[in-house]
Amino acid sequence: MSRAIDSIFRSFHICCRLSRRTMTTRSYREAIDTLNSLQSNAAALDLVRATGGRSSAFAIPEMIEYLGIIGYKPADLNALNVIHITGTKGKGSTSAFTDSILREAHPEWTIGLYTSPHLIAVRERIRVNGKPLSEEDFSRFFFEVWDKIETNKVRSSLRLETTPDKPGYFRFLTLVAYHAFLSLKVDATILEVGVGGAHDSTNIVPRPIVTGITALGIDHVNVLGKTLAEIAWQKGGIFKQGVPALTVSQPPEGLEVLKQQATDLKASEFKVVSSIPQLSEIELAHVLPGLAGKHQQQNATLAVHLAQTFLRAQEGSLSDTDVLPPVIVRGLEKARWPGRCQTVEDPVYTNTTWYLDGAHTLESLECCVQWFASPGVGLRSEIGKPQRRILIFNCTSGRSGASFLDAIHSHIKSQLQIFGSDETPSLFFDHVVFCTNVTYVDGGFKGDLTSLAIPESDLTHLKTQHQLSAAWSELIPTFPAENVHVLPSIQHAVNLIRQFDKSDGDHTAVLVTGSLHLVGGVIEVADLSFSL
Ligand SMILES: Nc1ncnc2c1ncn2[C@@H]1O[C@H](COP(=O)(O)OP(=O)(O)OP(=O)(O)O)[C@@H](O)[C@H]1O
Repeated sequence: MSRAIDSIFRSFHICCRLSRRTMTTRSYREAIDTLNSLQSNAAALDLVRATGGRSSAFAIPEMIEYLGIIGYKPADLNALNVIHITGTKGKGSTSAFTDSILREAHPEWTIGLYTSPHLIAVRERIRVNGKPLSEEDFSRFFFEVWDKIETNKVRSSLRLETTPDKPGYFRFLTLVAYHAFLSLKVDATILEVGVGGAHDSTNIVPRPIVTGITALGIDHVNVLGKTLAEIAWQKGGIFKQGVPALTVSQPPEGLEVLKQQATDLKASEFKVVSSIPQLSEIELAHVLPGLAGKHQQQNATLAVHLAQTFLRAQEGSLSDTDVLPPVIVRGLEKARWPGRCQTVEDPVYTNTTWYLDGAHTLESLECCVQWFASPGVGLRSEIGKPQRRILIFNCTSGRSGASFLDAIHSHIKSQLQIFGSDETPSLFFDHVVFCTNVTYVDGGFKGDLTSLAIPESDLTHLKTQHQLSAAWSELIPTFPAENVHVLPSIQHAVNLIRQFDKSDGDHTAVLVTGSLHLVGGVIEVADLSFSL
């Protein structure tokens, strides 16, 4: 008997030791698997749709409740000194510019940057002084938040019955970011909204230092509304009492609503920024090598104003009429935002140049084509002449692929006209490839992605990809059918490009667009991560 008790005790101690060990050494992989077990972003957005927007009303109270569970009050977040940024397009780039300017202005500061989505690894979303959290730090902060939420199952009635017990993917990461930045006592935080603004998990900071809204456009219509005015209302929901509200030139119906939101929410000022004092458009174009594309001028302009407003509020040392400090120019020059209008020379297959842009709305596809189909980039010209052009495309979240392809084609026509090219627009691309976002030939996924993000019908039947192929053939009936490729994975697509590279000495320009996950997958499979 006593031996039996002894053995039970021994096993009990071993279990305790093991569980203590798992507690302390939980890995990044475990953090990612745990994170991926949460409600996906797509499912969270579906819930908003399914409840006709009713769940949105609970979003902020629920988020505040979770914040309480992990040990913070909303007022604690004021210590993060937040620059809060939303918009339909350019949020990420504007955040990257702002971060870079502040780092130049104050190299001694600790600066947090929270953005989404990621290209390769989730921890890219939470950066400190420009660098993603290390795997170790990420898992530590992750499990500190996780354990508190796991052990506190009490939930208030401020929720729908259909809301899962734990925060979903984006909410959870936002909590981890808050916790990481507060623990690291950052001096400034650039906080990019996930979707919309009013009901977004980032919108619980009572008093940011400044708020900014980038270009408005039509996206996430099922969640944010179908008109620009409705979307603008959601975005303007990040304005706060006593806090400056900045934006860029917008279509009148969007601008009116933003102005009204600034008044209703008692912002201290509402300013539309269109230029940088003392820096002409031409000069600005010269200081933007890090982020290509004309649209980046607008993002850079907003970023400069956000940074100046922030610095003025923090140290009262700058004013709008100050000569543009060289630190700001350096900040703009050094800013990097991979996967957006980014050119990468393949380091091994030297006849291939990759043009990576995760554009996934009509407006951003226009910017993407304006960038790609221009001399010196993907347009045939005296300099840097591609002999072959290939489009790799996929689109997700039910976004209308046919209209995207139509937009690409019509912007190419306009670009060729603008540059007086005699090329035939319908033959601009020599090949088009439609592939899923599955990373590898064997059906596996790159580090932090899961199959959850991909519709079952695409995994089994390549449904979207066949639809895209049909849409392309309908759009350009003369396009050679044998040059339209429907492929099950990104690796299949990369392998195809490599066959071209090896088959003749011709230079190939590959435009990868339509989905940021697709771009991330190409960076992973083609081994371009040096460019991140
Ligand atoms: N000011 C802008 N106007 C129109 N399109 C833009 C603008 N800025 C960026 N884009 C386009 O949007 C793409 C994504 O840029 P960025 O990451 O800065 O925006 P975002 O708002 O964070 O978008 P996402 O929702 O894709 O993360 C770019 O590659 C570019 O094609």
